Amino acid sequence: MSTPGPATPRSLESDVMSDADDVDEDVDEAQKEREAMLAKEADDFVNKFTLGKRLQSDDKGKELRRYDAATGFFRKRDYSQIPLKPNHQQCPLWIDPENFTIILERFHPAAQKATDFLTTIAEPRSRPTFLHEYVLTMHSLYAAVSVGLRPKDIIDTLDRFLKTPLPPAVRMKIEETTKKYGKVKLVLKKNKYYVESVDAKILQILLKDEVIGALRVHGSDTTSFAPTMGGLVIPGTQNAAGVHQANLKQQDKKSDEEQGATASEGDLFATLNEEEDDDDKEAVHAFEILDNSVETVQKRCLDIGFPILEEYDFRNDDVNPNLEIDLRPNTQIRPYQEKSLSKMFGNGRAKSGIIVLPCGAGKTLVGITAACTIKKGVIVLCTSSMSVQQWRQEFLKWSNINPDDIAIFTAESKNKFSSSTGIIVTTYSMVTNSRERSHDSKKMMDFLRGREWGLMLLDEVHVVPAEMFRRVISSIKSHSKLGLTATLLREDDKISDLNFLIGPKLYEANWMELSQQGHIAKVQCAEVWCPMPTEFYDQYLRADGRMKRTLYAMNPRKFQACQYLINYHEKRGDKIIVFSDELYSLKQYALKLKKVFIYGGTSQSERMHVLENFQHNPDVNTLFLSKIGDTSLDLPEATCLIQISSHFGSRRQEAQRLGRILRAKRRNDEGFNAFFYSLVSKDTQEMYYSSKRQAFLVDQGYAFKVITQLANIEQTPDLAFSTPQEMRELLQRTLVDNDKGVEEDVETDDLFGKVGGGGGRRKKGNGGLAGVRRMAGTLGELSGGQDMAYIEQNKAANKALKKPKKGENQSAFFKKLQREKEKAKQATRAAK
Ligand SMILES: Nc1ncnc2c1ncn2[C@@H]1O[C@H](COP(=O)(O)OP(=O)(O)OP(=O)(O)O)[C@@H](O)[C@H]1O
Repeated sequence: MSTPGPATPRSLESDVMSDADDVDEDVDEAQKEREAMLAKEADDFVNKFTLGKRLQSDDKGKELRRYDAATGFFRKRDYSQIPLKPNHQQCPLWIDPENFTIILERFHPAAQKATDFLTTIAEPRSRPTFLHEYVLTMHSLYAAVSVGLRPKDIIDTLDRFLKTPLPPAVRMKIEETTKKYGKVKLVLKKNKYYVESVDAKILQILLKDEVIGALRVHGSDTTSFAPTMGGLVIPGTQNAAGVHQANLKQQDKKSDEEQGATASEGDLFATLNEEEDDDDKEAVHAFEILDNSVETVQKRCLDIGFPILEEYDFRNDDVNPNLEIDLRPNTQIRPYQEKSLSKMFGNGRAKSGIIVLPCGAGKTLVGITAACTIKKGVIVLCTSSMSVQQWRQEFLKWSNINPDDIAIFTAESKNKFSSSTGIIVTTYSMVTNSRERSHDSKKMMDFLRGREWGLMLLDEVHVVPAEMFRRVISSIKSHSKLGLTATLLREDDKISDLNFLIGPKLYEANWMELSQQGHIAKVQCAEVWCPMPTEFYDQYLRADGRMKRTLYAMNPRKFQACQYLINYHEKRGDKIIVFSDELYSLKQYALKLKKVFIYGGTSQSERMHVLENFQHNPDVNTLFLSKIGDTSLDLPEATCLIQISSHFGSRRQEAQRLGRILRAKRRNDEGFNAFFYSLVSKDTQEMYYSSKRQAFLVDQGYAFKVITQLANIEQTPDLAFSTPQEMRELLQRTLVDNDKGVEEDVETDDLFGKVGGGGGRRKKGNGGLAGVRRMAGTLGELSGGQDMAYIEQNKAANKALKKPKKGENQSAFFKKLQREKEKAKQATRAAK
């Protein structure tokens, strides 16, 4: 009889074999039972640690050997069964074969070369300090092909950089995608849209498709010859688009050899611009589609596996007149601006798409350089009439455009350019406005609709509703579109619509790299944890959702932290913006600390006055702002930002707010840092929202330090709510004031139609319509008592500012705004 063996299926099996001769029925039964028990244990193990499905097998003993104690941590993403290459230590990349995610070891000696390669073939997802995450997408692979890489080059190089053999699924994805992508193009010819391809068979497939076939304009089929492409030099650079990347790679190859890394990609870029030498012209077949069917055709093509591309061969466009425009001779675009543009012009044509650069990194100059490269008619769409003016000024500043060739179309101005072609700068709302138009507006719209534009520049694409883009794109025809934005983030998932409407993301800058190079400010981010006094916390636990938010914003320890930080940074010479989405606390903080503030209800003249003081008055260094500061105000520069209450988990809002301090001029001072603080009430929902909000910035490489104790806070002069009695009073007042609901802020701006309270730079979803103000009576304003004292102080802080006499001491910016405002008033009076 054998003694029971160790609890593994393998030893159990050998025990059974060795005693085979003595087997009787009882023993057999016992063994079966034991086997069944072990099988169950195995099942449990698999289910517990690996989600089961993928790992179950009839031969459980065999399967189990593939899992170990760490399996559970990796769950579905356990690829430990993929063998490592013998030289894996010299390779910096890992790959997930199921979702095509690539992980780069940033600390690896070959990391820089791998980064250059990855930015060419993949999209960045997350770039913290040590590990970067990229993903292979259809668009990113096509972008790689369009700068001259062959699928084989991509596969071979990726294979060489990987620590494991290239998984077959990845190889297939690259081959399949690059085979189909870019084969079908959408082109605009003589104001008509054509679907074109060099492969007649593909066109046949499309024509047989029930959706696309029905949208074809009959009798419109054409065959022509594709013009050859030559090296294109982007103004402000010395290199032909794409070639710069090739040079980069050649340099890398050198350093590669020096470092002795095995992954040499010498042959990788040898094929760049190879097509230029090819004199054989290919026949291009095309059929026309209905104007209003562009989006449907694009969507359908994607569904049936032939993603459609928009490319403009502007250098061979003899139909549209050329625009006299070039960058001024002393203008030099920065390396990242050049990189982004080489993605757009990689193959000598203009690809439509979106360029993502952080605030203050110079998106305007990127747009202007694109216009100077294409040199055809340009239409620029902005979110407000203020930015229309700014865009025109920037065009005049950076390029040699004749001022008569750049006109603006706003409510106040409806000029056209004098030559046969030119630039029109306007707002989204001007071209999408469906209300009754004035005679001049109608004429202007006919003018815009009646021509083909070489380039459409779309500013701030992340805030404009997809529906608005649809209307713009269906009414104005342009050969290429370039969207500009700081963050391609939308909490509503509408961002994928932009792929159809504008084009794929062409380039996304690395924020950390830009700040290390001094193009944007270095920012220290911190989350300050503020414990809640017991009474506050008790109330918090009992309160409903809305009141909870008010309570964690009004937490007296948060108040003290805010006071402490303001003191500290004012002494340091910073300009501080304090953001609060919670209107009640915004007012209470500002009033108690005697600081100026702006919210939706602040009149336009008061806003201007406060902003001007914040910018120029050395005694006004702190400004409290409601969420209208995110979208509806063109804020002066600040160097410190404090958030006391923020809107749930919005990553975009967080990124946008950080953007406010990235422009800080002092960034070039030795060791200068800008500061971004989020004050969070401990053990409340706010902590969850806060970490959610930080996700985007963390992906950009920002590290949030957690501060649990502010040194010597108790020594702050006149520290607010420093006694338990004062804290209790604050709680009582907060409860009474908000007993009947809380006041919500009003947001106003240009995008959704009528401007309500104030001139806006940008606009956001709800609440903006016709300046409707949602208000659930504020008891604080009615009840008097202690609260009235604050109201008095409040008025004092904003009103204490010395009002300049008309025209006195005003910056050009405010003078311009003032002029605009007066013009608007006159226009309204005239209309009446
Ligand atoms: N290549 C360059 N050379 C010199 N200055 C530059 C260059 N590119 C941008 N700048 C300057 O950087 C500043 C920021 O540029 P810009 O206003 O275009 O940034 P932005 O990305 O549009 O910011 P925001 O998103 O906040 O509007 C401007 O003062 C601009 O003149």
